[in-house]
Amino acid sequence: MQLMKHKHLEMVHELEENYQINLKQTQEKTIQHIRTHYQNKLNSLKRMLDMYQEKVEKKNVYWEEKLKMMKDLNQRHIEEKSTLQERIKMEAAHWDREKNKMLDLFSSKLDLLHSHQASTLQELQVTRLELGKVQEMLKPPEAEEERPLSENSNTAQEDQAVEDPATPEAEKSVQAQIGACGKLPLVGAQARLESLKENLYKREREITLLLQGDTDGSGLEGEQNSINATQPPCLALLSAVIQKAHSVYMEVEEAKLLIDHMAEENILALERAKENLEQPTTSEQRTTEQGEPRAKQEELSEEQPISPQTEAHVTLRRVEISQIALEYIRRGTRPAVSDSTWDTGPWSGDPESGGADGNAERSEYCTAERVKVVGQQLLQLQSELQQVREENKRIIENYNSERIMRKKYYNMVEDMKGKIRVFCRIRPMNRVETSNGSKSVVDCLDEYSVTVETPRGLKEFQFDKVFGRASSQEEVFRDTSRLIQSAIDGFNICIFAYGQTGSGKTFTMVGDKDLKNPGIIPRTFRKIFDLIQENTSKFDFKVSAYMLELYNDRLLDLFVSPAEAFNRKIEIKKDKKGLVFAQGAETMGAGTAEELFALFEQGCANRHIAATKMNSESSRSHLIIGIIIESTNLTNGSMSYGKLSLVDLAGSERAAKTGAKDDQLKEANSINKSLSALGDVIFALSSEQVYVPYRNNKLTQVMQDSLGGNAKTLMFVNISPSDCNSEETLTSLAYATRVKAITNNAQKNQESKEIAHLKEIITKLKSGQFMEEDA
Ligand SMILES: Nc1ncnc2c1ncn2[C@@H]1O[C@H](COP(=O)(O)OP(=O)(O)OP(=O)(O)O)[C@@H](O)[C@H]1O
Repeated sequence: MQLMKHKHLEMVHELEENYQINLKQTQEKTIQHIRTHYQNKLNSLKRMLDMYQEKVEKKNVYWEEKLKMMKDLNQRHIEEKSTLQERIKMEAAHWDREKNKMLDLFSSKLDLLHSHQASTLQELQVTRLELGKVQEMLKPPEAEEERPLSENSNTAQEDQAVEDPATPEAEKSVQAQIGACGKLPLVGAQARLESLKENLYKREREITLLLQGDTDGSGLEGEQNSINATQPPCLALLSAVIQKAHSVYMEVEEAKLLIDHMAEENILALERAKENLEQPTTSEQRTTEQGEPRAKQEELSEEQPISPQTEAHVTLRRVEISQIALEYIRRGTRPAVSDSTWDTGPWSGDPESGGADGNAERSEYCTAERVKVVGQQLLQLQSELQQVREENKRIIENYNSERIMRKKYYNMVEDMKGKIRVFCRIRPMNRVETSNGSKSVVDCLDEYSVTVETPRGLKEFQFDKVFGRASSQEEVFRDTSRLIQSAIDGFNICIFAYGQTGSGKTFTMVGDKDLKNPGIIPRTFRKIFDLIQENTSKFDFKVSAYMLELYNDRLLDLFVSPAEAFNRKIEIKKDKKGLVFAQGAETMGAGTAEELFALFEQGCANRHIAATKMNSESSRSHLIIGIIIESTNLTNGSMSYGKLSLVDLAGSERAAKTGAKDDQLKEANSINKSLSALGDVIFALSSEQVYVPYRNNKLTQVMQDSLGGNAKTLMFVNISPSDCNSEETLTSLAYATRVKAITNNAQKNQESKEIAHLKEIITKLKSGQFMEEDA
């Protein structure tokens, strides 16, 4: 038994040992197995990690290369932009100089031309009248010849009575001469001609004297004075007119071309006239050769003083005189011809037609012809002057349209540079101003310039657009709505109105009280949702808004009740991109324009408004509306965020003028303090100072991304046209001019789906989190 027990114990012991060994072996095997398993798992994880690492590195290299490429491209663009800017600057300066030069030249030319034209037209009218009378007098020979002498003389008397009722002496002398000379019509006509000539000369002399007086100091004096006092006044008048025509010829390119062309044509006419003159001589010779007695010819020529040859002479003479006059006009000095050239008649030295000893009748005819030629030339000059005047008008019109185009392109370049756009709006005179008898001192020169009359003269300001008092809300919005598309595209936009109290800021931004004329804010709501509607097939949009007022240095949420707003703390913060947001403010979503408008109306009901002396519904706070438009591209998943800030600033005001007291005085002080801080920021930015005092006031903090930041900004400067506000108007315009010099750097707030995903992977890997491999 004992042995058995011992044996069993041994067996148990052995079994225990075997079990221990087996357990140890199994354990080791299990451990080995687990170790191998985990080692494998670890290896596979490591491989995966390496693969990810490699992938990320590859992507990094790719993006780095892409970044480098973009940077190079950007650098190239920056360089190109700066060269372009330099060129544009130089061209703008050049154009500016040219413009000023052209303006000076045009205004002096216009002055000169106007004074020349006025006096010349007067002279021409007088001379034409006189010439008409003389021509009338010279007509009768053929017609009157047929009539009985008595009737002829009666009619002559009647004519004289009608033509020159103001000269009874002249008429009497004509009557006397008619009586003395019997009933010969030629002698009667001669006497009438004499008396008319006297009158004509008398008037011409007056005009010449007038002209000489007119041209005093105009540079023509010397030439005028050199006109021989004994010269017939008609010639003196002609010389003066030609002198004026010369100045037009020299100054107006088109007139020069015209007169040169006329001179060329005149040379051809001269040749033709000379040829014509030769032909009748030959035919006359032929007639003489055929036996026509010379005495008979002279007899005939007495009865018919204007033979074809005489006519040819007259034409030749007329063309010659035109030639001299045109040469005179072109040179500006008398051509090298003797005075007798002007004085000699078509018969001088021409034995065929009477010669130097021709009778008085021919000499009268010669004078009359000369007067006719002068008259024709004067008429021609008159029409040329008219042409020049029209040409000048056209040039001025062209110049004006070119000036407007230049401003437009300049604005476009400034816009491309990122400059803040400034629109100026002039409101109409209000009832109080009209009843006070105030006068308007503000005027809109063109769509880019506004002028203000000041005691020191007219001051001109240039803006990206100027809206006159008749501009409608629709017109104003038309030029603004382009920016709303940018907000949808993911840019930050700010539209704000600045101006004196009562100048029309709220009218521009919000509209009138019953919203019959809605302003920019309600129109913007509609436009946002119209644009969203147009793009729903490509994008998914989310619109939300906040609405604040800055009242007595406190930011209040207008989407909550005034009591709750008073207890809320709203702080202005900036995100990584420098985008401003209001921490603690209620942000409400809106799915339609109507919903957004309802939110706006709810906010407006909580605003601080009061009646002042200057405005029955004056805003006592700055209104800030932020609309955030989030869009997701349905094709590539990229996302963009656009923020549209609409700001209706409270008006700058003088306590004395607005009649502010107690609480209103406190409000006014707070408004003025914030606007003054805004002025400091604008000054620092426009003069490119390193430190910009944004933190000095809540208003400047709110507007930090709109002034010198990442936003496309549009400022409305609202002004009153009345003289009683001219000081404030000038201040506002100077303020706005400074804003125009500020450059923003607007960038799209967009991220592609891929970049967002990669960023997420890198962050997770860095923190040691395990990632499933991409499918
Ligand atoms: N362009 C305009 N056409 C017609 N009426 C206008 C125009 N601009 C302003 N008004 C009228 O002038 C008055 C003052 O305008 P508004 O209240 O817009 O001035 P404001 O600059 O906002 O003043 P405040 O700074 O005191 O709030 C209002 O009755 C408004 O309807």
